[in-house]
Amino acid sequence: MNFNDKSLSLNGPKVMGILNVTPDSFSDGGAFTHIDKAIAHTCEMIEAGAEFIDVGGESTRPGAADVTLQAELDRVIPVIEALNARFDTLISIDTSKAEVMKAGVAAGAGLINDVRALQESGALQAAAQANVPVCLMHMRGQPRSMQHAPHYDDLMGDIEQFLLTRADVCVQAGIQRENIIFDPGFGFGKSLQHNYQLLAQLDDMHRHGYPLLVGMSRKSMIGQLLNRPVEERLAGSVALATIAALKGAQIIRVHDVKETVDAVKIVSMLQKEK
Ligand SMILES: Cn1c(SCC(=O)Nc2ccccc2)nc2c(=O)[nH]c(N)nc21
Repeated sequence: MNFNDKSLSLNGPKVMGILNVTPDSFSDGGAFTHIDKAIAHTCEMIEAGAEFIDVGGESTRPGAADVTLQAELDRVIPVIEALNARFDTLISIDTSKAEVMKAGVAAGAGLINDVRALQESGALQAAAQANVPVCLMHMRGQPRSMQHAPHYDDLMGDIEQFLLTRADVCVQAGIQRENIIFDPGFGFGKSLQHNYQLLAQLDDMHRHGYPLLVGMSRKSMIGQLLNRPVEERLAGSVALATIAALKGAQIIRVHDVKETVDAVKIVSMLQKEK
């Protein structure tokens, strides 16, 4: 798998650090610009062992408002340029907009992370032209409405069918099959029970031959179960990352890089001893 000339083997679980550049994530209005903060936070995550940095400018929290193209470009592109100039670590651009994918890859992003699996207008063509790996994620509905009583007749079947169909559409659009990564989309149109059924059966998703990326860090599947606010979900997040690594997920998307890297190293050691 080639990430914009930085090749990386997905042989063991890798940690993807989350870099939120949505305005509310820099709302303290302090002395430093949001770019300085982004660079400092990224430096911290890389030193802690992150092998990917996911840069996103659109909050996809349930009920979040849409962000305009220009607003998203203005937030993420300068950050990607600054990170690309300073670090060798793979940058993923977390976006659903074709223009942001193009500009993000031109600015140095080596992976496209699209929670809408390239369904927005022009996204397939943009990803094909960019010729970098792309993560296709399953979402039921749209962030505004996806958590209103989601229902599945066959949770895993629906998710796998969706991803397999998107993968075929991608290949028809000229995307190389070996550049496709699957992600079941924890928390995107799933109830608490759905999220744990999905985690329980995560191993089954390997049968299609695509690397798996998962993101459960600090999500409501922790908060609803443990009754913890977002800032008290570290133990839950590390537990879920450990389980995902044990189940063979190749990329784990997290906020708390240092703690997750330690947990993943323990899983790697265990799996070596099998
Ligand atoms: C961009 N993005 C997101 S944002 C949602 C989020 O972190 N919510 C959240 C964060 C913190 C607390 C509560 C909720 N989740 C995924 C994922 O699971 N997979 C992939 N590939 N990309 C993703």
